[in-house]
Amino acid sequence: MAKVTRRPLMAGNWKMNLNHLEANLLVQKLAASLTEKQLTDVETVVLPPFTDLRSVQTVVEGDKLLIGYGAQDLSPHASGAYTGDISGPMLAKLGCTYVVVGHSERRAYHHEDDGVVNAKVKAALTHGLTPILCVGEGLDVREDGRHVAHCADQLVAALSGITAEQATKIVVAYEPIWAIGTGKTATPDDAQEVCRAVRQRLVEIYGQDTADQIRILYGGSVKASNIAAIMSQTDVDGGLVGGASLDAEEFAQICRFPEHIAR
Ligand SMILES: O=C(CO)COP(=O)(O)O
Repeated sequence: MAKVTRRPLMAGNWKMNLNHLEANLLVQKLAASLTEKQLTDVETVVLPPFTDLRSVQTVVEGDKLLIGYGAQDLSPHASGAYTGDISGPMLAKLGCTYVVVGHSERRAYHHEDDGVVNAKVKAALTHGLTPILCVGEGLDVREDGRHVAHCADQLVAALSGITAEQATKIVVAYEPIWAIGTGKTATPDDAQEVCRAVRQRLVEIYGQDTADQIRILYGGSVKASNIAAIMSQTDVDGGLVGGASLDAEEFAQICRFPEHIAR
């Protein structure tokens, strides 16, 4: 079957790296490394730490850069006595388009369970942000051959109470935990297997039309050298890039992946 056209999305998750001065430099370098056509063909997004967002907003708006940005987490609450947390309205006010929800590092280090992830997806949508909803299995689950069911269960739990119309505004990211920061990339077939299963589950919940509109990213040791093969898979619509997004030239090369796909 022909690949349904969805605009590819490359999102750089900086994690806890780069201060606001370094952030400005990287965003400017990235924008300078890509042409207007490249930035139109492939949506290019950075996800810096909270403390960088105001600076990134200023440089993106000031220089009219065709680069999107967002945050790595948000509170499920809109405001209140939640020391240290950042709300959806605060991120929306800073011009954020995206927010990562349910990253495996937050599930592991901050004990975020499926209920919290679901509440955060709802909070993002309520405040006009596009959640990048992360699912993914650990090594033990993969070795048991339960990775597809595991990711499908995480997906279903995170989407509880979400309508089809809301679902079209979500991005899903498949990030196998064993491939994150390890240099061990899933093979293109591994990525396709789970991304296809995610799409299939979206079809079951929302129907084909809605599922066809939802972008599914792969994340886990994505580099310029492996992105083209991953992106040639039918159900992979982009990448959620960690380490490699901290280097402007490497990330720009990842965003130029269409030039490396054999025609
Ligand atoms: O967790 C990731 C992106 O969210 C992937 O990180 P790496 O690309 O560094 O493996």
